[in-house]
Amino acid sequence: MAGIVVKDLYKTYKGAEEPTLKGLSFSFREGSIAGLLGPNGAGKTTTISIICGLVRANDGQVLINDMPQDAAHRERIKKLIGVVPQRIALYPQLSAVENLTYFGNLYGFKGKALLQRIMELLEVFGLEKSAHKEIYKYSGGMKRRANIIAAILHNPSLLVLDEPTAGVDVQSRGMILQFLRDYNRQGNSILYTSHLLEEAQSLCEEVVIMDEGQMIVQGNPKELIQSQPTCDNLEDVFLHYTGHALRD
Ligand SMILES: Nc1ncnc2c1ncn2[C@@H]1O[C@H](COP(=O)(O)OP(=O)(O)OP(=O)(O)O)[C@@H](O)[C@H]1O
Repeated sequence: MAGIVVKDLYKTYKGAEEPTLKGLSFSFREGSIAGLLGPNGAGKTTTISIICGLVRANDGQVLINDMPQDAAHRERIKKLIGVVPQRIALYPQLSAVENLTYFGNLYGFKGKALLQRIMELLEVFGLEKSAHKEIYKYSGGMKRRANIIAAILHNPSLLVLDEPTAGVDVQSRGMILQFLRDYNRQGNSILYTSHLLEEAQSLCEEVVIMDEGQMIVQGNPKELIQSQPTCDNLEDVFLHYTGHALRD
């Protein structure tokens, strides 16, 4: 199946007593906006880190557009994925243009064409006036928008984002969500994690709710809500499946 297929993933971090992933399986079809949801510690970041090839699973398999993550497919998969990590991965002392030039070079882009792409994307994200300002002078929302640009310079057909809207102001959040919708409309797939269930309900065509390293339920948000007579929204569905116990 084109898209992302996660099969029976197991992961125990070195020194950890408990496994983080315990036979996790799910799939997202190509071209969708998909949400990976779950309480704190459910294993969302671990899962997307494995999907992006940043963390190695102990067992199980991930297929990206039918390709396994082996040496023969590594380069092709790297070109088609863009990763936006939770933490800002930019050099604070460098300007946005300097940072983005550095990341563009890593993908083999250079010169005028790269600068043009950088300036276009800075404009899309409302950062053109701060193009030459050092990142440490940016607000939290500006840093997050610049962080997304770093992940899409190579125009990936699968964009994976770890909580891209956490802790940003309403304006930045609106812009990021609009960008994700537009990027998806251009034919690209999006996988994102979030704790904001109202946001996920309105953005995602498919969601996976996971807990304690396993998939609990997967489906279209509307259909999941309709399938539970006591649920009015995705938050109700989330609580129905994951319970009210605190995760400390
Ligand atoms: N590098 C690591 N070394 C050891 N344990 C880790 C590491 N990364 C994550 N864990 C553990 O794995 C579990 C799942 O963490 P993970 O960050 O994947 O969950 P999450 O669903 O993304 O949580 P959150 O919503 O809080 O971001 C946690 O118990 C965490 O402490």
